[in-house]
Amino acid sequence: MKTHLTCKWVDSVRGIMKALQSQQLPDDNKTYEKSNNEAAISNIKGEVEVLYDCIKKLNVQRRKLLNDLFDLKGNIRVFCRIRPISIGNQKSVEALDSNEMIINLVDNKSKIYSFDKVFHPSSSQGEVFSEIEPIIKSALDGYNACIFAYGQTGTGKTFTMEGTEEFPGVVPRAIEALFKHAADSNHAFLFSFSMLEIYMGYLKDLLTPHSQTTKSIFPLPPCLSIQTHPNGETEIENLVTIQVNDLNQAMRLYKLGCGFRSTASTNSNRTSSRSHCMIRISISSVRASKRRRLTNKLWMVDLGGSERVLKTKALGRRFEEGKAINLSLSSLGDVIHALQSKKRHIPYRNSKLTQVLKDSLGDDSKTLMLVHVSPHEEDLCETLCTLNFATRAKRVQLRNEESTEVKAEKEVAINNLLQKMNRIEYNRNDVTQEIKKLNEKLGKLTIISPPSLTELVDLSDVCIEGLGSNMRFQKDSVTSTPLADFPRFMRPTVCSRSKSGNAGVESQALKSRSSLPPRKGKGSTHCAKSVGFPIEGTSECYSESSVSRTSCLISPTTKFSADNETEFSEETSDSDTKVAVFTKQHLSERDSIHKKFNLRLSKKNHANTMQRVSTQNHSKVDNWLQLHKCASNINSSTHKNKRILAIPIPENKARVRGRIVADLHDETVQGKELRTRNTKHRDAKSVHMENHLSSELEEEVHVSHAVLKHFIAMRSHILHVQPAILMQ
Ligand SMILES: Nc1ncnc2c1ncn2[C@@H]1O[C@H](COP(=O)(O)OP(=O)(O)OP(=O)(O)O)[C@@H](O)[C@H]1O
Repeated sequence: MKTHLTCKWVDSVRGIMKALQSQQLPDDNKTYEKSNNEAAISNIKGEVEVLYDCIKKLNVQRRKLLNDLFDLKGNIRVFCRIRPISIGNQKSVEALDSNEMIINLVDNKSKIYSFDKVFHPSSSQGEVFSEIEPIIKSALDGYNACIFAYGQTGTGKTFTMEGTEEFPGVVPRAIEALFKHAADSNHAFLFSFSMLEIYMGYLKDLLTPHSQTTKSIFPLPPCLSIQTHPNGETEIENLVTIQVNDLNQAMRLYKLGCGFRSTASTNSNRTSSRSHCMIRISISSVRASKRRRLTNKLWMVDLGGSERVLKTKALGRRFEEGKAINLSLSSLGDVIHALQSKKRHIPYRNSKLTQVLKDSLGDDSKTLMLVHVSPHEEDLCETLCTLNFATRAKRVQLRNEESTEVKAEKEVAINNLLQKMNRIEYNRNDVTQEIKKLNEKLGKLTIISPPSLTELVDLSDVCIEGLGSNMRFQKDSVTSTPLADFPRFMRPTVCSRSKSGNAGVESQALKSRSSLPPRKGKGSTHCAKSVGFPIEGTSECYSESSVSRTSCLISPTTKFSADNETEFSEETSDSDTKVAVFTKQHLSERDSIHKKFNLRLSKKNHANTMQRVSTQNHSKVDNWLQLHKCASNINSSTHKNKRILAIPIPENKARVRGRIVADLHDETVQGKELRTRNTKHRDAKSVHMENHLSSELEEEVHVSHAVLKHFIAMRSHILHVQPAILMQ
């Protein structure tokens, strides 16, 4: 708007209007016509205003009814989806009707379970979503909401949440619904998208690149840490949050995130999710006087599959992953059970999963658990375990535990509410259509009397103000946690900040490494840091060193076979130090890429970089995705699970260092590129410079050797070369 509403534009539009007016109306009729139009316009404007008021009232009523409905049905709702069975298999579970399912036990015994909704094996993705949609509307009303997919591995959780191209799941449909309802609403909404996974108790941002594809232009993403804001809201420090303006943008980010998920093949599922995948949509409303909150969250979580180790026969990494998933699922069950039983203590702190969701699981939030079961007879034990979980999550009781009268009364009340809501929705649609028609009329009338310049300027102000407030929202919801806002005792310690990569450059890489002692005896810890430091003796070269340490549930002695590989970043090694040294040229190349995509990389703080990126309001999604594309296109020297070692080469001193680099990186593309580049630039001027700087070169060699020693000492196998060869 700002770009278009220039004085020149306004003048040209006015010119056109004037020309049209003089063509259409004879001079003596002009004044009469004009005053007539003005009266009609103000009439229509008045009508539109009344209709908007009407919509507002209807919205308030709808919101209240929806809330009453949730109160009646319960803020924690449990649905059950039975996955299709392969032909010829015995069924142990069957849907009786839309609320009940029967499970056939041994000796011809059976049990009937009631749920808020039961989806039989042939239920479509659309049918499932239509039951979930009210929760999406609640999220737009300002309530925090969580949708979980729970169940035994291979029962279709990912199918329900993610779906396929042909049968899109809950997440794409929910995003679509959010944008659709937001467009229908008379409020302006802002949506921000984040995606993370919890893998063996470790939080991983799914929108920042995987180290395997990171190559040289992305710094290692900083650790995510869970913080509690003084207002009680949970924040995940360093999590990338990107504003999305339409379905397409959100879907592109979602697909990007899905590509980074940790998956592996197991006995039960060829593409088993080995983590909890969490999608967060933050919703802000610009003028949200009637909303529950100014900014709220909608979480959609594809939980890792519960599994019985005896059945899956998992070993090594798979076993540990299963154990971590089961532990956190059990913590989630405890939390939901405690909430349901109105216990005073809610054990949120027992797992990362419940810590992250702390402010979105509770009385003031809407929770939906989609329990998945397999009808296969051989899965009977797991199905019973799943049903036990559901029973704890909500009083999903055996039939007859709730008296028939109570049930019938509830049903009547629910139906009444649903009918009222439908009526309101119907009226709302009518009013919206009416407004649309009036606006069209208004459009036609105003074309004859063009707005004055001052009116236009006012309009542009409104737009800019809106944009300004958007940005303010963006800042509120996106930028890093302002630590000054926290009472001192709540601020992270220097140590924890340094673990999350925010400590800056005060410490050198080695120091940093030594400041991360192995945490023996602790369950699952993971930390990483990325620091930049000048290389001794040179002023223009910087090294970026990332120190990551995992001491997860895996014992260091555990041996993993090749088929044990989970598609996960290399940070899962027990302890790893990664160093990349950049040339000035290399850095400037990288910087130019960052500049190109609006990324301002600060050596001091990588964490802030991510957030600064996310606060850029314009085409951030494009920038972000483009950067990813770029990252994967750059053919760097990274080996799988290894990081680049590119020795810095100042312009004029390239040759000597280049030789060292070449020796080190014989196989690497970067090495090759450097050599090619150096040969090309070996003109008379550079030869002269070489002679002139021979003494400095010696010094450089010395420095390079120092650097090499440093690397060798840390991890000689980074380059797949024996330390002795490196020393040579
Ligand atoms: N309702 C369904 N209709 C069609 N196919 C389904 C359905 N449910 C599951 N499947 C298929 O079953 C297979 C396993 O499903 P999926 O990967 O979603 O299971 P999961 O519960 O997410 O497993 P895990 O916990 O191991 O990740 C997939 O090939 C999926 O397409």
